[in-house]
Amino acid sequence: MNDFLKVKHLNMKIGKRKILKDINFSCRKGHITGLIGPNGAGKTTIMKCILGLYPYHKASIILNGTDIKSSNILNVGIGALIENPSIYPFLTGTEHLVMYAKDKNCIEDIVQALKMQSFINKKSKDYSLGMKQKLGIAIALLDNPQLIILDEPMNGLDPSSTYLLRNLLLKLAKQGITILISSHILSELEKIIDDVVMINNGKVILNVSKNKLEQQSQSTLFLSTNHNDKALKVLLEQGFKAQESNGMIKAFNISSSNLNELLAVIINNDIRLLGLEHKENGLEDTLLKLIESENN
Ligand SMILES: Nc1ncnc2c1ncn2[C@@H]1O[C@H](COP(=O)(O)OP(=O)(O)OP(=O)(O)O)[C@@H](O)[C@H]1O
Repeated sequence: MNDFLKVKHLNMKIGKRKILKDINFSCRKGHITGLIGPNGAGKTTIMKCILGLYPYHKASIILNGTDIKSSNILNVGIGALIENPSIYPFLTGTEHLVMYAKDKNCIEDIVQALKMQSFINKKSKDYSLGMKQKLGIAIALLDNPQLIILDEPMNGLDPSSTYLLRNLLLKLAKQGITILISSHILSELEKIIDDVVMINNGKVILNVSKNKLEQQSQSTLFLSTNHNDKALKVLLEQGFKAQESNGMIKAFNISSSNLNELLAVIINNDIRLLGLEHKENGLEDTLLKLIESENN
């Protein structure tokens, strides 16, 4: 597997408090990794350590095969937006981009891609939250970075800008750019990420591809049969979690591995299936359950 970024044994203390506890994860080249977790979990701190904004000592942060140290971070082609973008109120958007860009030729494409033409030449003191956020994202995309780190980039973006950003990130990933992104909007993140790294209380509790997570995710099955009482009885006898609900049988925690088994129980007991509805739990549900179970 072609890992573009590897974080190994990252520990970090602020004062006496351990903020990060042996963080290990990788980001595949040309893939989008979602860094997720509850408030205060340590996501921003991880991003700041990768960027050399917080010191780390024994950890290895390996970018494209080379261990980067905080000191040479500026030379390794990372674009980032962490927390609120640093914006100077009396400069226009264009002046910011010119100031930050080494290669001025890339500016126009980025402005167009993020549809910033209508405000890019106005002073940023007059920008809305979403306009400032777009400018911050634009700054992160300057100079064709090979790794893009975005901390809550959807903050303040309206639905059409969110859509624009989503498609832009997917396009960049297709071009081979590696992206690490955090967001609390899991339903939005779900649409773009390939891999999930979940942080809770300064530790990695999950590092898996989205496909694998989807396979593991459980769902609820609604069954309508010619003999609901009998169906419920045999399902419960066979250890399924089920209950009667509005004239249907509601079976919980159904995954690809036990779905066939459930159907076999119904059929082998001479019960006729009249209707079947499968309600998938989305990534959001699966992850929320995971955090809940970690915290209990
Ligand atoms: N400069 C600091 N001084 C003291 N504590 C800090 C500092 N920066 C972060 N922390 C603490 O480190 C922990 C992790 O914070 P971090 O900002 O990385 O979390 P997060 O996962 O990004 O949260 P959120 O989703 O709310 O942005 C928190 O408990 C926070 O209080």
